[in-house]
Amino acid sequence: MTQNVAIVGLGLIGGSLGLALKRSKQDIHIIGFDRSYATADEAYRRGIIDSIAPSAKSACEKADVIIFATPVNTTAVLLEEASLWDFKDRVIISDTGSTKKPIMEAAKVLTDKGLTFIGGHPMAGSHKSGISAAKEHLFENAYYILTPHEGASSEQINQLSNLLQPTKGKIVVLNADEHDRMTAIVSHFPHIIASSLVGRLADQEKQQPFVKKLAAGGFRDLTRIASADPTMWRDITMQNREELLIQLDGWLQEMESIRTLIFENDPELIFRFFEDAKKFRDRLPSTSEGALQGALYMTFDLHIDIPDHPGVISEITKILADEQISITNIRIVETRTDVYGILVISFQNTDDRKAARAVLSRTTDYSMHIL
Ligand SMILES: NC(=O)C1=CN([C@@H]2O[C@H](COP(=O)(O)OP(=O)(O)OC[C@H]3O[C@@H](n4cnc5c(N)ncnc54)[C@H](O)[C@@H]3O)[C@@H](O)[C@H]2O)C=CC1
Ligand SMILES: O=C(O)C(=O)Cc1ccc(O)cc1
Repeated sequence: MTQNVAIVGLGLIGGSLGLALKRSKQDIHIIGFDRSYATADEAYRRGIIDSIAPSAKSACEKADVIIFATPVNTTAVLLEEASLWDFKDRVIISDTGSTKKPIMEAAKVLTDKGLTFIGGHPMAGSHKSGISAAKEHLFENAYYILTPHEGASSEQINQLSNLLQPTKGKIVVLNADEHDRMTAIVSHFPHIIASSLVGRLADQEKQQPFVKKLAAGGFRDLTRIASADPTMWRDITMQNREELLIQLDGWLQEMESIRTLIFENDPELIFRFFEDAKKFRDRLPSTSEGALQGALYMTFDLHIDIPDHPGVISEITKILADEQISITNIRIVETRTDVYGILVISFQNTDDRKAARAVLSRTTDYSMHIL
């Protein structure tokens, strides 16, 4: 029997979810709604959805499964409005929001009426937003967290998990409190730090106009996420305010002890500060071949040591194109000597990266690394 799935909000996450569900073996009809008609139209033209609904209400009333993929404050408002909608009896309602406690709270208007709400958060994404950035493989190898309302049965949780299988995400069930505490640590607070580092640069650029040009390498890596959508991050910050304040207090204490460390200038203690961080960082689950995506950032990079002569990049891209291996990004990160540089090629998933490594080892002498 055809399962009607409604996706409300067809941006990066709703669009990527639609693309992933399209490869499902189940018989699925995706009804999409976005407040921007141009976005819904693009989703339809790209085959991400099967039909466009005239309103969120109309999409949801026809659906067996509903996924809200709107910014979290909007999702809370829509859930409130949805208390007046006429749902199918056995509907499962979910979302993709980066926060869970306030969403579960907002969903109470529905669960109090006996409807099933299972919060969702695919923990992969990008600093890019909008349907144009949507990718079928976005959630592959990433955690996909579910926070079921206590009234949800294991059968309903399984039904949603089965539907989400084509995302190739790893489904994990957590409670909303745990979810919001952990995402504050690894995602929401780091985001605030990234934006504040950019703010510090912007402030000091007035006195040091050249400094912007020096902001390469580490600074760019550390602050990439500050280019993300401000509406989305405003909503997350407002909704996870309590956990963020706890993180901020801890950080202020940490900064105080770092201040003492620098003031006292003891080489051994300074060394230990960096050494402890390095040891812990190096032990974080890596994105290397086959391993589950442990951190939030989805990159499947292959680092290739290449000689610095014209034509090398086109030689490599040609080899990959001949094998029909798609690349998502290509850059030179560093020139270590004047003879070698490091070319970093990003792929959509581990399989493509594995295939690229295999073909390049057969056809070139360049050494390759996965960090
Ligand atoms: N961007 C990311 O990396 C990740 C985002 N999320 C969460 O997923 C949700 C969606 O995020 P993105 O897709 O990145 O945002 P986005 O900005 O790419 O897409 C949001 C879409 O919702 C639409 N929209 C806004 N208000 C609406 C309304 N009232 N009715 C219907 N459509 C409406 C917008 O037009 C837009 O197309 C957010 O809750 C976010 O916290 C979760 C994981 C990763
Ligand atoms: O840009 C990145 O890599 C991210 O940090 C993506 C991201 C943003 C929000 C989430 O809730 C989950 C993942």
